[in-house]
Amino acid sequence: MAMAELSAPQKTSTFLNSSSRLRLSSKLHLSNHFRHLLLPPLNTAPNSKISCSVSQNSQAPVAVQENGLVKTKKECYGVFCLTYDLKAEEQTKSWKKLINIAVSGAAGMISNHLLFKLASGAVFGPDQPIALKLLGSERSIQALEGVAMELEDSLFPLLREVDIGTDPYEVFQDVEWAILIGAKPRGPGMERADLLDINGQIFAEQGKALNKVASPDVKVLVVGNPCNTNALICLKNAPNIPAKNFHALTRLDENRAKCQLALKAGVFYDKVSNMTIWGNHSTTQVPDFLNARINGVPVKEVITDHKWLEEGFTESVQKRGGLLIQKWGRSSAASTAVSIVDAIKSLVTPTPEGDWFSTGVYTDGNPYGIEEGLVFSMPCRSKGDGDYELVKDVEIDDYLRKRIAKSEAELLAEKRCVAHLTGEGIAYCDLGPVDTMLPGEV
Ligand SMILES: NC(=O)C1=CN([C@@H]2O[C@H](COP(=O)(O)OP(=O)(O)OC[C@H]3O[C@@H](n4cnc5c(N)ncnc54)[C@H](OP(=O)(O)O)[C@@H]3O)[C@@H](O)[C@H]2O)C=CC1
Ligand SMILES: O=C([O-])CC(=O)C(=O)O
Repeated sequence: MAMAELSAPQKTSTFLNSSSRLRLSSKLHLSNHFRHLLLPPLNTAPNSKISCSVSQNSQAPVAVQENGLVKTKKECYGVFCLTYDLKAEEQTKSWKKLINIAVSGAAGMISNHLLFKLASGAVFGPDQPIALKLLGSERSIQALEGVAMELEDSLFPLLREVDIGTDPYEVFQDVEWAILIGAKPRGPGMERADLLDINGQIFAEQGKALNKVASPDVKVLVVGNPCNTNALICLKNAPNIPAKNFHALTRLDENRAKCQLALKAGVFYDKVSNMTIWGNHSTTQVPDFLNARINGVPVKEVITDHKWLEEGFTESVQKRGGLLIQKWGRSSAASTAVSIVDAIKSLVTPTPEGDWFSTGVYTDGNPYGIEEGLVFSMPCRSKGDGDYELVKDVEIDDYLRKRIAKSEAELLAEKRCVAHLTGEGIAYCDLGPVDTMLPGEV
C-alpha cells in the first residue's frame, strides 16, 4: 500500500460542498480478520488537491493508526478515502445539510435496488447530500464491501459517505432515517412463532441501538417481515423515540392494489388515488376499494363488478407476494425497493390535496376504534416534513369493518407471541390454524 497525492479532477470540485473541509470516507467496521491491515494516518490535502491512501487492492479495508491506537471509525478504501479541500462553494451552496441514512440487510436483494435510488437523489431530492450507513453481519461483510464498491463506481455526486458495519450501536449513530430490511427469511416448515421470535430479537436489539445512538427524531421504516410486529417490537425498545416515528412498509400492497384496479378499469395507474391498505402486511390485509377513487370517482361507480372487488381484487392483492415467489423463485425485491422510495417520498413531500397514502403506524389515538398499541396500516397525509397525520374521516362499512377486525385480531395474536420482546410480560403464542402471516411464504 502507498500514499499518493493527486490533483483534484475539475469535475470533482464542482459537486463538493466546501464550506468546510469534507471527508468522504467508507468507514468499515473491522471484524477481527481485518485488524492487521494498518496504515499511517491520511494526509491533509492542500486546496484543490486530493490526498488519498491507495491500496494495492482497492477492496481491502484500510485501518488508520493514531497514537498507536486503531481508530475503527477511520477505515476507508477507494474513493471514500479521499480528503477534499476545494473552493467550489458557489456551485453547491443551495444544497441542504447532509442527512445520515441507515439501511440494514444492506447486502440483501431489496437493498441492492434501494441503495442506488437513495444515492441518486430519487428519494430525498437532487439537492440533498446523504451518508449511507450500511448494517450487515459477519456473514455479509464481504458482500457489503462489494456493495460499497458498486456505490463508488456509480459516481453519485450526492453520496458523501458510506459507512459499513456489523454493530447497530455504531452504524445507527446520529442517523435521521433507518430503513430496516435485514431479517431471516421464513424457511420451509418453520413455525410462525419461531420466525416472530428470531426476527423479533433482531428488531428488539436494533430498537435499543436506535434509542441510544440515533437522532432523537429518527424516522424508522421496517421492511423485514413480519414487518408490523417487528416495527412494534422496535418501537417498544426505543422509548426515547416518538412511537409515531415508526412505520411498517405496506406501500407495496398499496401499489399492488392500485395496479389491479387500473387494470380492471382500463386506465393508467396514476388515475387511481385514495388507496388504503388497512391492517397487517399479511393475507389478512384489507385493500379498501370503498374509499379508493379512479379519476376522482369512487371505484364502485367505475367498476360495477362488486363481486370481483370483494373477492378477486382483494385476494389478488393479499396473495400477490406469494404468486410472485412462485414465478420468480424469490420474493419481490425491485418493486419492494420502489415502494420504499414511495413510502419515504410520501413523508418528505406534501400529500396532494384530497389524496392520502398507506403506511403501518402506531394505533394510539386512532379514530377508527382499532385497538391501541399495535402497528396497523391506515390512511395518512403528510405536510412533507417527515411527519404525518392520520386521515380521520374515511368511511368504513360493514364489509370493511369485519375484515379490518380480522387483521386486528391477527396482530393482537402476533403481539401476544412477542410479549417477551416488548416488555409486556410472558409470551403466549396462539396464532390459530390458518397461516396468514406472510404473503410471500412458500
Ligand atoms: N414489507 C414488505 O412489503 C416486504 C418485506 N419483505 C421482507 O424484507 C426482508 C428482506 O428481503 P430481501 O432483501 O429480499 O432478503 P435477502 O435474503 O436478500 O436479504 C435479507 C438480509 O437479511 C439479513 N439477515 C438478518 N438476519 C438474518 C438471519 N438470521 N438469517 C439470514 N439472513 C438474515 C441478511 O443480511 P446480513 O447477513 O447482513 O444480516 C440478508 O442479507 C424479508 O424479511 C422479506 O420477507 C420482502 C418483500 C416485501
Ligand atoms: O414474504 C415476503 O418476503 C414477500 C412479501 O412480504 C411480499 O411480497 O409482500
